[in-house]
Amino acid sequence: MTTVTTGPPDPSTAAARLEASGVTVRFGGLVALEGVDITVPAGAMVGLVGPNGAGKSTLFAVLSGLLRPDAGRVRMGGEDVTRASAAARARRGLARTFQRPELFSGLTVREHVVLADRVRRRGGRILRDLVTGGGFRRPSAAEDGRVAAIIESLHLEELRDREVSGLSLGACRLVEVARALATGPDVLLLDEPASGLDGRETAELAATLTRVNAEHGVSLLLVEHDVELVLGMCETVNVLDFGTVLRTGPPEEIRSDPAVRAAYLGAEQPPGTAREAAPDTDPEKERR
Ligand SMILES: Nc1ncnc2c1ncn2[C@@H]1O[C@H](COP(=O)(O)OP(=O)(O)OP(=O)(O)O)[C@@H](O)[C@H]1O
Repeated sequence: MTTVTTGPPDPSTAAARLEASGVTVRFGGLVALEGVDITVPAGAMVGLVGPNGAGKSTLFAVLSGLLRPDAGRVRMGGEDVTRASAAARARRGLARTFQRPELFSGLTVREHVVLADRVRRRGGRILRDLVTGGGFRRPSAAEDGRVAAIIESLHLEELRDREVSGLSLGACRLVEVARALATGPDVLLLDEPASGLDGRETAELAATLTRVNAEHGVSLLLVEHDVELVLGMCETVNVLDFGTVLRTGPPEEIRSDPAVRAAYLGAEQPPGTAREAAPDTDPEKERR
């Protein structure tokens, strides 16, 4: 008799949703990353922290497909995507948010989610609408249902019909998460989602992301300056320092690790301290 197993995949045996192995990136003579390994299993919440200049943004760019590593591999679900573009990775189930939300100021919250849902389900139809004058067609009942469910799961109902240009930074971050979810991702990369938020907004964001992970089964990789947020949310935390992975482990181990403390003390920012996001001096960084 055949045994049928149900339930979520066992992360110890299933291929990781996203995995970097041996990733090295050099900028001229500067080694920004050297032999970095990081794994995001199915359904997991994984954190990536490290002092300023540790290599977090560089690794984010490698994982999202904006930067080719000099050595090493990136895999999604076991498949090599090292040479795949950001768009190709998105089609395979990778979504991301931006440190400075990248939204369309004239569209409402709901319209953002509708558009993302359409891109996922009927990509070509959107182009046809544009050339035939179809414009922003009224959502179908099925679209309405899917979009309403996502808006509800992020508790954005009250803001549903507001244009995003008038929303707070915290709300815009949630709209980005909602839009990302509408594309049906396996993995969501979050680029410093708490930067610029106050304590209350950060706590709300943490609760929302935890719920999104549980309800939608999407794996999260949180790249963040706010170490306390990451230690409070993620089951596995990776600490980068000078371009290498200093430690990978559960929050309680990371919190008490002398090497991690030393790395942060060297930067005068011990773990548990919400680090100020350094001003981004290079707006082109993401487009390298
Ligand atoms: N385009 C670039 N050209 C040259 N060096 C770069 C470039 N981008 C990053 N670097 C260098 O690579 C190293 C890692 O930078 P990266 O921005 O990835 O670190 P980070 O951990 O994200 O830092 P922060 O927390 O300050 O944002 C740093 O020494 C940085 O100066």
